[in-house]
Amino acid sequence: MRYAYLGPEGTFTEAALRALMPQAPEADLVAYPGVDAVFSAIRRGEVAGGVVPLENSLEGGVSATMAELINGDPLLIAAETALPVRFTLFARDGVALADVKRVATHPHAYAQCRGWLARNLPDAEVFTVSSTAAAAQAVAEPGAPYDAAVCARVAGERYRLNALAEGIGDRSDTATRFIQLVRPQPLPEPTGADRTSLVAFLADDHPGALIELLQQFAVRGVNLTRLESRPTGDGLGRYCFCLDADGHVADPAVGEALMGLRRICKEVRFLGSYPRVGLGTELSPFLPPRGTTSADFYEAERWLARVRAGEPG
Ligand SMILES: O=C(O)C(=O)C[C@]1(C(=O)O)C=C[C@@H](O)C=C1
Repeated sequence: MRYAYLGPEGTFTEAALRALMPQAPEADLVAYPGVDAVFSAIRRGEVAGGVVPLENSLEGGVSATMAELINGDPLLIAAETALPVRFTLFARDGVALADVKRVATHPHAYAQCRGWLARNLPDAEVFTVSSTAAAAQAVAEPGAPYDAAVCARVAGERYRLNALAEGIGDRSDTATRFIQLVRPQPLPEPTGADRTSLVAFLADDHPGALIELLQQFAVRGVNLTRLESRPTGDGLGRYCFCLDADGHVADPAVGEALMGLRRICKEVRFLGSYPRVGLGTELSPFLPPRGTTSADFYEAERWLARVRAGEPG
């Protein structure tokens, strides 16, 4: 089984794929030049699945991934992982920090190192490329158009570059969340610690429309871990809402919340229920509100069936 990732070799996404599938043989990991290319390879059936970055703790959602999830032919999220991301400035042998005038990196990496670059290379121009490893690969080429790359240590080493400065992120604690995508297929079984992702499109614009959407989760005791509004592409002021909720769609509370959304939204795109990975920065745990455990939902369903059958409740 082959798996696609945002390449070339040495990206953070490759590290995420290895973390998600430690048993996968080397030859089965296939690098693609962009997030959209990974999505297409999965849709075309060239690979069994693939890994792309979803969001960064500093820079937020990865637009290319969000756009494909929202608008492209549907794929399912089958797993997630989160990795710390640390950046190093690499150059060819013989290039010193003072020589660096043109820096290449990925836009998300640039966003995480902007302050360091402004302080230490105020006159350098920054060029964004398809990944941090693509930047390292480009710097290593003879006659390269760039003097240095901001990338992972493994990428600099892979392309035999020289480290000029380590830990150049503006924060030392940033993390990126990655998702493993597959073609539509039966969902992973609930594990008891799952996450459900979806995109909701409002039916119309009226006061409280977003509150009504959120209430579907709140009244059923379903905890939301992410809410991101993204433009639908249909013009200014048109948004859809990307939500992550604790729980599996097979859990009654999550299932009922999704049915509620389906009733009030123009469209709900289900993106998957998959084992949840602790991101390490969760807010303090809470007790489920009264009447919102799965047992409470099943008990109420049995009670309603008795009432409907004319039996004493
Ligand atoms: O360029 C890479 O190495 C990637 O894996 C992509 C990516 C991203 O899209 O955010 C992943 C993690 C870092 O935040 C920087 C870049």
